[in-house]
Amino acid sequence: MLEPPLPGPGCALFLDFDGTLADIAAHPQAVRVASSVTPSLAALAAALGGALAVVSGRPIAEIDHFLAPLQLPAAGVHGAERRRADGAWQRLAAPALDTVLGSLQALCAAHPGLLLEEKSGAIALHYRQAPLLEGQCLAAMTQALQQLPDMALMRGKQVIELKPRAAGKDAAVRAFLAETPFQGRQPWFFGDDVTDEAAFEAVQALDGVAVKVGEGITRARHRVADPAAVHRWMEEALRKLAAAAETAKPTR
Ligand SMILES: O=P(O)(O)OC[C@H]1O[C@H](O[C@H]2O[C@H](CO)[C@@H](O)[C@H](O)[C@H]2O)[C@H](O)[C@@H](O)[C@@H]1O
Repeated sequence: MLEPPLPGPGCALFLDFDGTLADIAAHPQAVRVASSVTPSLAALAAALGGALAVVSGRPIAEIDHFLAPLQLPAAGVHGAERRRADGAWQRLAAPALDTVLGSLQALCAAHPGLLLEEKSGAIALHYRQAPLLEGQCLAAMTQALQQLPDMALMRGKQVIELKPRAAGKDAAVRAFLAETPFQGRQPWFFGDDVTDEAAFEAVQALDGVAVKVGEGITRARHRVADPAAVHRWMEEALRKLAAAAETAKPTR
């Protein structure tokens, strides 16, 4: 699989968060973002005319927390919520999850290694600290799904999630691409997880560039090793975009 090329000024850049911008950590709140990342993102966004968005399974509020003080266009909860480049928000109606929360909370109370993450309209059951309970978690979430017909089950990195069926990172990318300043640009998507595969397919169908971060089977045609390699690519992309801007300046 190929190393990704560097982008031109006509690129629209979409970046996943966990496992792409930040290394996977033991706990969702234990994530650390390298100090160079936020300034690089801000500079890249400026060089691309604002056409840079974070597309994550996390709520946008958490992305803002980790990248503070930067607030980028973003899609959160796998696309169930979206903050456009003009600052306007779009949210899918949040399904009521009360009917299933009790049994999932009881499962986590019985097994302290499990972690239930309640998002607006979605739930993630983490078993990173109790990998032997994967089967039990899958059974519990499959049972919960039967009571939530508008939800879909999604596997991630040592997590099983229930998210609105209508939400997807592919749909979020297409929605950004219909708007200024993303419209008319070539889409690029970097992601590390199976939850990013639909977005990989979406950008490649539009003659864009999909980059898988890390190991694993993927439909993406490009790959980098880890978030540190993504950070290095961002720095090189910035240098190339700055040189292109310099060349494009009118001579006196
Ligand atoms: O779409 P992403 O930005 O990649 O978010 C996917 C999920 O990431 C988080 O969970 C994962 O990362 C945690 C921190 O590294 C890790 O502890 C966990 O095992 C991973 O599954 C987040 O907690 C989820 O809400 C996101 O959906």
